[in-house]
Amino acid sequence: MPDATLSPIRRIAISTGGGDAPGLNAVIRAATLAAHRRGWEIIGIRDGYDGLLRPENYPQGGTLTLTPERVEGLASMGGTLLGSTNKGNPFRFPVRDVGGTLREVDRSKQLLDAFKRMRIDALVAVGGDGSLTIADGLAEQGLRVVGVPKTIDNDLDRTFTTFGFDTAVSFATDCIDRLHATAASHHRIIVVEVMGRYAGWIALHAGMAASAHAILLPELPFDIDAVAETIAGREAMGEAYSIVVVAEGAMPRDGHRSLRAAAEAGHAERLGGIGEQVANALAAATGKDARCVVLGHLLRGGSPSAFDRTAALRFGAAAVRALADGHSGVMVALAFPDVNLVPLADVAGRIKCVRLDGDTIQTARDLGICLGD
Ligand SMILES: Nc1ncnc2c1ncn2[C@@H]1O[C@H](COP(=O)(O)OP(=O)(O)O)[C@@H](O)[C@H]1O
Ligand SMILES: O=P(O)(O)OC[C@H]1O[C@](O)(COP(=O)(O)O)[C@@H](O)[C@@H]1O
Ligand SMILES: [Mg+2]
Repeated sequence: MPDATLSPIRRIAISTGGGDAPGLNAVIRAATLAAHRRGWEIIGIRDGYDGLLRPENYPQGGTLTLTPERVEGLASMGGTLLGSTNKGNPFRFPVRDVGGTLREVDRSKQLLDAFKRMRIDALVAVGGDGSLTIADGLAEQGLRVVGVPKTIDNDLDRTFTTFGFDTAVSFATDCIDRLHATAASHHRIIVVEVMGRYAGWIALHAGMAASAHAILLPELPFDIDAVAETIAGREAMGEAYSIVVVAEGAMPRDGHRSLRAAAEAGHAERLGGIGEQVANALAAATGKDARCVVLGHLLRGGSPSAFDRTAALRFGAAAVRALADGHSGVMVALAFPDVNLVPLADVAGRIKCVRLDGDTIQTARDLGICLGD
């Protein structure tokens, strides 16, 4: 419920946190223009909240005044004008003690003090599950906050989708389309590893759109023999090549996620390497030549698709409207055909995984795609 007793807003801040996603700049543009229309000032915080929590790193200032001129032409640009971080959760801020060990301290109070000092009346927090959990915590401590969902992984709950996902899937689809020709020419297996830490939406959608022969998801631990059988079956039909799409968080039935770096104070575990493992295992099982292509951070780059731009612009403007209407502790969400508001508490700490009984999975099966089970 909006709070009618709140003091009027004069100045708001916007921050972008977590991994960057195409569309972040469009959110910044729309929020800036919508704030200016209401006569509000808007400042951007650099690198999540680092601009306020690590001022020593910003001799030029940890914030940026946003004006209509400053956000001109921003909607089509990838990345984020403000910078981002996935290493500085203010509730679990990494600090190195004298012995050199990293530990986590709660610096949320310092952040709220900085907001007060800068006369910031409200915050638009743009980010994924981690950033929105932080935003929920700040709202609980009394800050007026509206969250904006971003993720290329599409793993946020309570919104039909987020911006970033469509651009990532379109790019992955284009790459896999291209790999068919070279795989067919050399009668090879090509394994394509895509991002998708705990949710396999990118692998599933791009794999289906680009007619992959097998798709391996974090949600469905795989049996490598089932994939090898699919490849052998294709071979028997005269199809001497196969394309396998693997989400970075996929794991064998009897194994575990492939870690590049374990989690430590201040940041989450880093995944990667499963594509190479799958390629090696399939080469051994089938006797065929296999190659692995890792799309990785390429999926985050580039200009946002028209869908992502529109979603991001709608989210940025809706976040400012929500603040103007007295809302706080909510996230803007896509509920076709509208943008609506959902409690941040319903989103915080939750992940939207691929539903194994959902129609997209069933469609993949009906198309004859092997899901590794
Ligand atoms: N605004 C921020 N400032 C500092 N650190 C942040 C911020 N937002 C997120 N983080 C850190 O990054 C992690 C990942 O954030 P998240 O928003 O889930 O992005 P992603 O899903 O792209 O990794 C969080 O768990 C948190 O530790
Ligand atoms: O930039 P980093 O730290 O390597 O992050 C990589 C991670 O980002 C992700 O793409 C998540 O990003 P999103 O929050 O935008 O979905 C994961 O799939 C991947 O593990
Ligand atoms: Mg996340």
